[in-house]
Amino acid sequence: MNETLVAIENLSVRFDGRTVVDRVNLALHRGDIITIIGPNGAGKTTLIKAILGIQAATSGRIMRAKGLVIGYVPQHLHLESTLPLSVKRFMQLSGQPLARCISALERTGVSHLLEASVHHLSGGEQQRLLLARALVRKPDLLVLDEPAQGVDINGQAALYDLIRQLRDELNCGVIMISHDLHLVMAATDKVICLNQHVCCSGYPADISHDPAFIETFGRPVAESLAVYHHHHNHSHDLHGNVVGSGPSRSVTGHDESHAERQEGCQHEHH
Ligand SMILES: Nc1ncnc2c1ncn2[C@@H]1O[C@H](COP(=O)(O)OP(=O)(O)OP(=O)(O)O)[C@@H](O)[C@H]1O
Repeated sequence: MNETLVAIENLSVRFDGRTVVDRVNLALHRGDIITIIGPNGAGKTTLIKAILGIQAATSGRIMRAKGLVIGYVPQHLHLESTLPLSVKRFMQLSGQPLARCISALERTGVSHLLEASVHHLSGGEQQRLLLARALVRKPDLLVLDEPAQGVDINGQAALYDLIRQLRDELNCGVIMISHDLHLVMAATDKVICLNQHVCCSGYPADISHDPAFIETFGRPVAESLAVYHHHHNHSHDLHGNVVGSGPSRSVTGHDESHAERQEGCQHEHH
């Protein structure tokens, strides 16, 4: 099995007594591409901030490989709009040599914008710039919060393709959040459906027929995705609360060495 980059055990995060991440277990290995999906407010960003170490856990543990270099693409680029800032300067703020910055920009297809102002980039250009900045330190782990937002439909597929290529070139792990379910299903190794707790997880073709997935995203979405089903032991109301339970879910019969199965959902919910 590939090196474990991040291991999470029973991680919970609460804000003002409200649990937004509920006893999540997860292991991420070098070479993995894991995508977190789930409705708005499900705790996805909070979970990846905890992985990054910028959000404290209320309980549970996160272990990171020694010397782990993480490249992060945030959901939004927050910049002071009155501050003039070129793409070149923005990249150099990483502290890396210019040649390395340029090669990262070349790799994400935006080196022609070196002298452009970051304030005038299109949505897609901005995402590629953020990806270049995340790459410049040659990360062991890429953490991407909705990398394809603001990117047109053709560009989205190209961006996910690029992420896969980068995973191969850098031999890194990738964990990302996405709402682009069709692309996720096509471009991801493993999907985690989060709704505070892990509702279901597994290979894309597996989870789209999981009742918990259908509960979360609706049958039309699920039916337009891949083929498979396994059992799940509860359903959710509109707020994500558990409203019913049945027999324990069975996990899929795939190679456990490649996908760590989350038994989740066999615990209490909030
Ligand atoms: N620092 C904070 N203090 C208090 N509440 C917070 C904080 N950060 C996030 N939350 C709350 O935690 C919940 C989960 O937020 P989070 O951003 O993790 O959700 P998400 O799944 O990424 O949502 P989206 O898909 O809308 O981006 C939300 O209700 C949010 O308001």
